[in-house]
Amino acid sequence: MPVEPLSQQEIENRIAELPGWSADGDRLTRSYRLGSHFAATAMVVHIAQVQEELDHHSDLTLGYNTVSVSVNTHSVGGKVTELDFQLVRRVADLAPAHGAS
Ligand SMILES: C[C@H](O)[C@H](O)[C@H]1CNC2=NC(N)=NC(=O)C2=N1
Repeated sequence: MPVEPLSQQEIENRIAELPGWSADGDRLTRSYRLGSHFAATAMVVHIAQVQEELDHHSDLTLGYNTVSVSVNTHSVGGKVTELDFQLVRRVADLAPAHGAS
């Protein structure tokens, strides 16, 4: 079944259940702070593994002790879909193990 863009209302309802995440235009975004640059690098690799598993990929920015995640669905012209929320949920679940906040 092809994935459909979510309505603005659906996006707002669902993002409200994900502390720290924002619906920024047609993207779901969050920046994390970590205890070291190496810890941030490890989190990027972990997210990359999940993205391969899901076959859904965010834009990841590795900074100094920071990781920024920004995602939408390319195949529907860069809108937010259920696939983006699935990835965001997985990132939110793995973040505590990396000491990310
Ligand atoms: C062929 C492959 O399944 C597609 O190109 C996937 C890969 N990862 C993707 N990631 C994102 N964010 N959007 C997509 O539409 C997408 N499509």
